[in-house]
Amino acid sequence: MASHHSKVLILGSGPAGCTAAIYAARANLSPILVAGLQPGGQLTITTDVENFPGFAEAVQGPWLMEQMQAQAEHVGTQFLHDTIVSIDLSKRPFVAIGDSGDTYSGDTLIIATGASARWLGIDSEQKFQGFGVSACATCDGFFFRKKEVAVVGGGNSAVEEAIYLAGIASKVTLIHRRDSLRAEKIGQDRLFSLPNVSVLWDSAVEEVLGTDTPPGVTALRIKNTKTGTLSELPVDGLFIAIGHDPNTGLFKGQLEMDDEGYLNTKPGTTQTSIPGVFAAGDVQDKIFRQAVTAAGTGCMSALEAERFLTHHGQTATVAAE
Ligand SMILES: Cc1cc2nc3c(=O)[nH]c(=O)nc-3n(C[C@H](O)[C@H](O)[C@H](O)COP(=O)(O)OP(=O)(O)OC[C@H]3O[C@@H](n4cnc5c(N)ncnc54)[C@H](O)[C@@H]3O)c2cc1C
Repeated sequence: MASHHSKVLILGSGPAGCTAAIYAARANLSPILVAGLQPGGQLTITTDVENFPGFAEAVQGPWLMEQMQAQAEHVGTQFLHDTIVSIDLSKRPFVAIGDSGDTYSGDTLIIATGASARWLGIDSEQKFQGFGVSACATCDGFFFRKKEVAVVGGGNSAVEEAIYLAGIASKVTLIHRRDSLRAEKIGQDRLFSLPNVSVLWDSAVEEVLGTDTPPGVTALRIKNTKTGTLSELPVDGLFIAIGHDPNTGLFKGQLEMDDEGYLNTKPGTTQTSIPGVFAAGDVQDKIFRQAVTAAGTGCMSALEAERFLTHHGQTATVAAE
């Protein structure tokens, strides 16, 4: 089993981790980045990305992430393919153990393990991911201008996604398993006032139907959760809005989190509750959840790690501030 040590240890290879790596490497800190089970992060499961600045034409999510990784490696990041299974943040250097049995230690730690969108878990949903099925209206809504879409969910995020999509799509159908929404009343009122929104109550998506070649999604097979009756709803797109899970299980009991498990950071910084441990990207952001905001906080975390090392040195144990 190998041991790896670096001044800046980065967990996660999405836009936050890659950007942190680019900045740390260019500050001569020779970062090590552990990529995790999803090298490249969430953007590798989408197709067109049209809102990451710098590209006049849409780029493909997996391609964008390959470029970020190549850029980080080019300036001096060591990318390692492993997944962290345990971590000790009680003293510096922080020590993590990988699934491979390798040990990774860091004088500072940047956590960029992201969040995972919850999916319904049906095969056809996976088949059409990026081809009409999405978990992000802000990201993909634009591709459904003047088209008909459905949103699955009953909480605040489902209502927000449906309202957002109603401004773009010609028709939005919100599909919910029960006969009332969990979302706040004010959001519900706004939603129900929109002329191009309707709600399918007591309904669940049983299958996503479509074509192997474009256009992709063409309809949904819907099951009534009370009567079991099946019906078909013609749509061009399906947005799953049943929540996200931040990838923070490793840090439970060690770092402060909110009640949904997102890491707490000091406002305006990426500092967590332990000095020298920083958090960037979706793992600490349940509001914006965008590649560009993840990259932005990734940049902040590397600059803060660099400053921390300047003030606290590389391996001495530091008392909590
Ligand atoms: C379908 C879809 C389409 C999207 N489209 C867009 C878009 O068009 N534009 C846009 O701006 N945003 C889009 N987003 C949102 C965007 O992908 C995220 O906001 C962004 O990827 C968050 O970056 P991140 O670096 O914080 O985390 P993530 O991208 O979630 O990456 C997390 C990383 O952490 C790693 N990891 C997790 N656990 C461990 C562990 N234990 N050990 C080591 N590594 C670990 C994973 O392997 C992964 O590499 C989309 C999201 C989805 C789901």
